[in-house]
Amino acid sequence: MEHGAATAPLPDAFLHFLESNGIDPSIYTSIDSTPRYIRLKPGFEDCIEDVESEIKCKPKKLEWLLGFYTLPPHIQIASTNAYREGKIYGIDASSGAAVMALGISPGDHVLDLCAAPGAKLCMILDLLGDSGSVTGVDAARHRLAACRTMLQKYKLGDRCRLFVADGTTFSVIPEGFRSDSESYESRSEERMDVFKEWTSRRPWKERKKAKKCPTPQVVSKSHPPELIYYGQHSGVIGLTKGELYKTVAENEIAGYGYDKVLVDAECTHDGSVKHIQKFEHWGWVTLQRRVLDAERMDNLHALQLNLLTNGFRLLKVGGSLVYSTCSLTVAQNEDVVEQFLKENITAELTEIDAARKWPCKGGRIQKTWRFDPLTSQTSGLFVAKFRKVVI
Ligand SMILES: C[S@@+](CC[C@H](N)C(=O)[O-])C[C@H]1O[C@@H](n2cnc3c(N)ncnc32)[C@H](O)[C@@H]1O
Repeated sequence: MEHGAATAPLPDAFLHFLESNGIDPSIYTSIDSTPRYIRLKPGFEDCIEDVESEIKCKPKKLEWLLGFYTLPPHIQIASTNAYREGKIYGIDASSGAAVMALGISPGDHVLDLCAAPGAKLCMILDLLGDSGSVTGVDAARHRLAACRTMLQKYKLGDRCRLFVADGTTFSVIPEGFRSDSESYESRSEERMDVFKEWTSRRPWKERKKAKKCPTPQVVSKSHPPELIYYGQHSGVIGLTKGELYKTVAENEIAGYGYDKVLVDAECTHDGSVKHIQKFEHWGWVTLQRRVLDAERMDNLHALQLNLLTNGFRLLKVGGSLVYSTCSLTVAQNEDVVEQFLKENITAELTEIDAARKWPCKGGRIQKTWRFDPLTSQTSGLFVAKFRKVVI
C-alpha cells in the first residue's frame, strides 16, 4: 500500500495496528498538507515581520489559538534569528491546545509530570509570567537536561524547578507549604546545608558521589527525585533538602497540592505523523519493537493510568488536571480515562471551555477531544480535563 507521506509503504504490522485501533491510515498521507506551527514568545510579537523576511513567506495567524501562526510544512525555522534568539518556538497547535485546556491563572502552582523536552512547559511559564511556579518532572535524564537548556534559551527558568523522577511516585508538593510544628530552631542545625543560587557546577561532594555510582539515564519508581535545575524565584533557594523533599500527609495535599497538573503521558506517538515517519530511517522493525509489541502496550496502559493517578493525587481540591497523549488509540485515551474515573471518586471529567473554538472532534467519551491531521490540520492529540471535587 503506497502512502503519499511515506517514501516507503507502511508495513503490514502497522496497518494492522491502525485498523485494530480504528485509526484511519489516510492521516499518514496528509503530512504534506499539515502546516508547521510557530508560537511567538509574549513580548516579541513584532518579530513576525523579521521572520517573514527571513523565510520569504508570510506566517498566517491562527485564529483559534493566541500567539500561534502557521507556515507551509516545508519551511524550516531553525536557522532564523528569531528562533536562535529565543523569540519563537516550534510547537504544534494541538500541544498549545492541551496547555490552554489547563486554564492557567496568575499565581498558579503547576506540575508538568512528563515535561521533557519542554515545549508545553515553556508555554505554561509564558502564560504564568511573573507569578506562581512550575515544577517539571521527567524520568529521562537526558530529555530533562534538554528541557533545562530550553528554559535557559528562552529565559524562562526563574519560577521553575526540574526533577528527574518517576512521575508515578513523585511526591514533592509546591513551595510555600510549611508545617507549623516545625520551628525555625529545629531546622537551624541544617541551615548550613541550604540550597543556594543554582549553578551548573555541581559541588565537589556530589561530583565525587556521581563518579562512584553513575546515575541511570532513565530512573525507576524507587529512585529518589533529583533536582537538576531551580530558578531564583522557584522557592527552592534557602530551603534544606529535608524541607524540599518533606513528606506530606495525603489529607494535607488537598489544601497544599498543585493548582494545575498536566499529564502529557508517554504513549505510542502514533498520532504524530512526523514521529512515525522517523521509523523509515530507524527501520520498521524498530517500530514493531518500540511501539507495537503487546507487552509494551500493556505496560504503557498501566504507566498512563499510574501517571494520571499520581498527578491527580498531587492536585489540591478544586484544582484541574489535563491528561493528553499523542496517540489516537482508544486504549491509551478513553480506556485510561474510564478506568481512572472508576477508581477515583473525587475526579470529575469537566468541559474544556477553550475547546468550543478548536477545530477538533469529540472523543468516545463526552467532554474529551481529539485532534488529528485530517480534522484539525494538526498533529494527533487526545485531551481530557478533570477537576478534583470534595465528596
Ligand atoms: C509525550 S512526552 C512529553 C512531551 C512534553 N510534555 C513536551 O511538551 O515537550 C512523554 C515524556 O514522558 C516521559 N516519561 C516516561 N515515563 C515516565 C515516568 N514514569 N515518569 C515521568 N516521565 C516519564 C518520557 O521521558 C517523555 O519525555
